[in-house]
Amino acid sequence: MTKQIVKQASAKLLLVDDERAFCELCSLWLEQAGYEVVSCGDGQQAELEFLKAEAAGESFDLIIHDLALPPTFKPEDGLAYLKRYRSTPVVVLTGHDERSLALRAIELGAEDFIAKPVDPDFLKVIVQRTVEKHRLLQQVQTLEDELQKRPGDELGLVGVSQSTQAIRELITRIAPTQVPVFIQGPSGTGKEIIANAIHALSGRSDQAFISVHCGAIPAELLESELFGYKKGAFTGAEKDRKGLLEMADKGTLFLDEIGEMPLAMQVKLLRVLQEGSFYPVGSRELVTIDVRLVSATNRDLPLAVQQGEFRDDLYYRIKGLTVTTQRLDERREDIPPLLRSFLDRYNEQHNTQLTLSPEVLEWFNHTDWPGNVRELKNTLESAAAISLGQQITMQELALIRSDLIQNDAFPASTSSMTISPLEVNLDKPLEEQVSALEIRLIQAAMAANDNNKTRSAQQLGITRQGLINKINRYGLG
Ligand SMILES: Nc1ncnc2c1ncn2[C@@H]1O[C@H](COP(=O)(O)OP(=O)(O)OP(=O)(O)O)[C@@H](O)[C@H]1O
Repeated sequence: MTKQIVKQASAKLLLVDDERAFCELCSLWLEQAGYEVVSCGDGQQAELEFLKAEAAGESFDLIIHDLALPPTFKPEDGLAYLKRYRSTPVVVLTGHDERSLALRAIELGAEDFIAKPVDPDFLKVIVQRTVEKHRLLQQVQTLEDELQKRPGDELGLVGVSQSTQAIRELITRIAPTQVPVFIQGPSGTGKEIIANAIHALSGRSDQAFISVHCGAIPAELLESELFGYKKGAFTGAEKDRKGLLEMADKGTLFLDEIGEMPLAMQVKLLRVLQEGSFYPVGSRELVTIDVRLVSATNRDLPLAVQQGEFRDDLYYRIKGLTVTTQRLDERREDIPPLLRSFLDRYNEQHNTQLTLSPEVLEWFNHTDWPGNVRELKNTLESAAAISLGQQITMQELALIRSDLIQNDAFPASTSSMTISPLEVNLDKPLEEQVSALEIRLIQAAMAANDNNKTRSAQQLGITRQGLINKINRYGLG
């Protein structure tokens, strides 16, 4: 059965060859098959065309690239061009006796090769097959991205660990209800983000979200801050002032660090929560409020209750539904996507295009983070702020982390990178541990192969596309 060449009216090709007559002939053949062809005679011009198209949002579907190009006509120089085209597929043109050159090009990421002199039918088949394959891969990638998108992703809670995914799921379920939510977990693990997300996904999202840092307000001011006051209630009360509780009416009241609330204040808060009303300081007018309560603490509140430092009746009132966040060390697979997300945000805000060197990525993955995500984020942002080049390297980290110099904790070069022994943890689900190991193996392979995906994939025994899918899924790109 003969295979018909399907017209690909919308596919746009970039043809790079210094022989003008050859370009004209190939363009003619390809245009007859329905392709749009832009041709140019050297690598620099080709790169310019490529960037111009990208800037206009009309990127090429395929690049057909000769390797012996002016000014040097050295195939090694032609090979160097290949990596500039990122994810656009490239088919290289080679001479008949240049098999090893063709293989080298494929190792460097080229999709295929065509030997000169070019047969028009062969050219059309290769072009059609590569364009179709690339489009299919793009569709698969889009579908995978869609599948991986979960409700709550847009709420800023980044992470792929089972624990983060479970929290996202829980948030989307409890947000629309009126149940009080109690968030417990170590400092810097995203409790405030979770509180914000619950408000944003609730029916109260167009009303106020009032956040009260119970530990930050001095005990003697907490009452007037929460309940508000009447003019003349105490020295300095020069006019009536609404309290935070009243400001949160119809919206969400977030009591952060509730474990730090003084006992006397706990009694008063409990009364408000039970009755839904209170008197501002010095006032006889009852104020009625309707608030959704979300509270958070990094203390062990049941223990504080046992020790008489926190009222049990208030604890049971605020407890409602409990969300527990984990230390970052217990969910290390969240580190790469968190880094990606913070770096993207940093680049966007500062109009930069910083990347992380493989050693830096490895270091972030293996360092202890007692301050959890907050510490990780601050470290990354500080390193980014002082970096002089396009890449954050161990040099920047050594400037902001004195422990690195003392402990000689970072590898001298990528080649010295090793994978530390696998810790077997029977308390964690298999899937989570397999993901963590996969991430480490991918990072080690990429570091050992100068970030070359083809060679890394070969070393790992998977296809290049399989590797790209995993890199995207884990946010390692
Ligand atoms: N899963 C996450 N995704 C994105 N950013 C996060 C995540 N977890 C924490 N962060 C970031 O880390 C920093 C600390 O987060 P947050 O203030 O929510 O922590 P917390 O648990 O409320 O800390 P504390 O108990 O000290 O108040 C913030 O900048 C926040 O944006």
